[in-house]
Amino acid sequence: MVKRIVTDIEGTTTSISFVTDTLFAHARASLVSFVRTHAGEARVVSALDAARTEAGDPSLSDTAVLTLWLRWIDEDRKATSLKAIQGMIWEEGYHAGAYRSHVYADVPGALARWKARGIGLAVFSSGSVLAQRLLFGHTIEGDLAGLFDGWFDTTTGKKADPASYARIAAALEVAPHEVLFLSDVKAELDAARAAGLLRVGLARDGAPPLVDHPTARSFDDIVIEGDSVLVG
Ligand SMILES: CSCCC(=O)C(=O)COP(=O)(O)O
Ligand SMILES: [Mg+2]
Repeated sequence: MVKRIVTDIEGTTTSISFVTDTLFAHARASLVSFVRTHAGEARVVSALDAARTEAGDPSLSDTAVLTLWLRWIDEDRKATSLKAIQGMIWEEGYHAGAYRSHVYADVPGALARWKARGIGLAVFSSGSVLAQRLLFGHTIEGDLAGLFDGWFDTTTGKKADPASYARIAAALEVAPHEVLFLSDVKAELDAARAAGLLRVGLARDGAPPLVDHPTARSFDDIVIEGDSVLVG
């Protein structure tokens, strides 16, 4: 029986182009001025320190960390410290009304239907929990954040590590085989399967089907009947 659905964001609920061309571009353009403006704040100091730890070099200056973060943005590195500072920058963007987040048209209806059936919904994204809440709170389809009961980012673990999915199932208080994970990335689906989760791959915008995993083009293609999950 499917009791929880955990969804990825980029490429699954939301287009890769929105994340790359709008969110990452805003973070890149605003990174230096944001960190200089908010330099004394504990959350910024903490992100800078976390970057030094991730880089394995505690002697890095703030300027060197900024250079590193800019490189990591260009490499699409899913570093927890970068994701933390990006979330803070996007908070300003959303609150200023600079953009609303993209979600595919099938997403709000499917989430609402699953929730109405008593299935708990959660997010697992490389984006920070703050960034996740902002994204679903400011979509082109309205505020969807209230549909979710759980939010997981890379502080839970890496998305390609099966242990992350075991931790998420435990946090959601269900067995791994009662969780359906949705993602556009094979390595994430492989890890979820290794941890015993059900999984469906999403091939959005004409992407090819995921190798080794049932693949849907839209949330509307996902049929949940008791213990089985089919792709229609
Ligand atoms: C939470 S919105 C930004 C998502 C993000 O920063 C990212 O790197 C996308 O990762 P995902 O795990 O959602 O594919
Ligand atoms: Mg993704």
